[in-house]
Amino acid sequence: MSIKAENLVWKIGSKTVIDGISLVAEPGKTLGLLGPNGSGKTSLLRLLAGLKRPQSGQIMLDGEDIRTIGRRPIAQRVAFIEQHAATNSNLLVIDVVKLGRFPHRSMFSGWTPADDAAVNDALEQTGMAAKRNDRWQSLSGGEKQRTQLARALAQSPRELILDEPTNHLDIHHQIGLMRLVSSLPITSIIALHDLNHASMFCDRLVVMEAGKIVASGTPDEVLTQDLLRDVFSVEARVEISPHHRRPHIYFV
Ligand SMILES: Nc1ncnc2c1ncn2[C@@H]1O[C@H](COP(=O)(O)OP(=O)(O)OP(=O)(O)O)[C@@H](O)[C@H]1O
Repeated sequence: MSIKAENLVWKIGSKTVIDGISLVAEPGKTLGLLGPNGSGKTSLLRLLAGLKRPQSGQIMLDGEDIRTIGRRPIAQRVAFIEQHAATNSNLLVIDVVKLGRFPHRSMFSGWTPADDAAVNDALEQTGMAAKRNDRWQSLSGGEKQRTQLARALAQSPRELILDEPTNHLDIHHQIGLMRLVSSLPITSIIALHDLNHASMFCDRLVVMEAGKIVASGTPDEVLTQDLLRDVFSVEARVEISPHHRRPHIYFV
C-alpha cells in the first residue's frame, strides 16, 4: 500500500463534507477520483495531502500514520497540485520549478547537480523547457498548470495528488498530461471531471457523492450506465472502445 485512508470524517461547522471515507492508492498506480461538483473531491485530496486534519479516521503513508510524520518528510515524498495553484507572480518558470526541490535541501547544502537534473527533467516532461526563462505572470492558464506539474515532478515525489490538473489544458496537453502521469512509477490520485479520460488513463476509480464513496473499482466495473444516471444525472451508453479496450462513454 502507498496511501491508505480509513474512515475519514471531516466536518465544517455542522456540515459533514467527508463522511466515512476509506480508500487505498496502490504503489505506482493511478487512482481517479470522480464525483459531481461539491461531492468532496478537493476536501478529500487536502486531507490525503496532510493539509487538513480529519476529525476522525486515519491516513497512512506506507503503513505509517501521517500524524506521526513531520511536515518535511511528507513534503519530500508527497506532491500536491491544488485546483487553483498560484505562486509568486514575479518568478520565472525555472524559479517556480526549482521550488519543488525545497523539501530536499538543507540549510547547509548548496544547489546540486541532482537538483539541476530533477528540474531539467521536469521541464522536459511537461513541455515547458522552451519557456523556462519566461515570467510566470506571462503564461497562459494551461502553461501555468504545466509549470505547476513540473514543480511537483521536480519534487521527485513518491505520491502525486492532483486536483483537476487538466481543466485549463488544450486536448493535446490533456492527453499528454494524463499519459505522462499514468506512465510514471509514482502513486497518483487525480480528481477529474472527464470520465472518458479517467477510463483511459486510470487503473482504478473512486466515485464520490455527498462526501461518501458510492463506487470503486476498475473503470469497467465503475463506469456503468446506471452509475452515470444515478450519480452524474446523465443518460449515456458505455461501450468497450476497439481502440484502447477501455470503456468509452457516449452521452445521449
Ligand atoms: N472551507 C469550507 N467552508 C465551507 N464549506 C466548504 C469548505 N470546503 C468545502 N466546503 C463544502 O464542502 C463541499 C465539498 O466541496 P469540495 O470542494 O471538496 O467538492 P468538489 O467535489 O471538489 O467540487 P468541484 O467538483 O466543484 O471542485 C461543498 O459543498 C463545499 O461548499
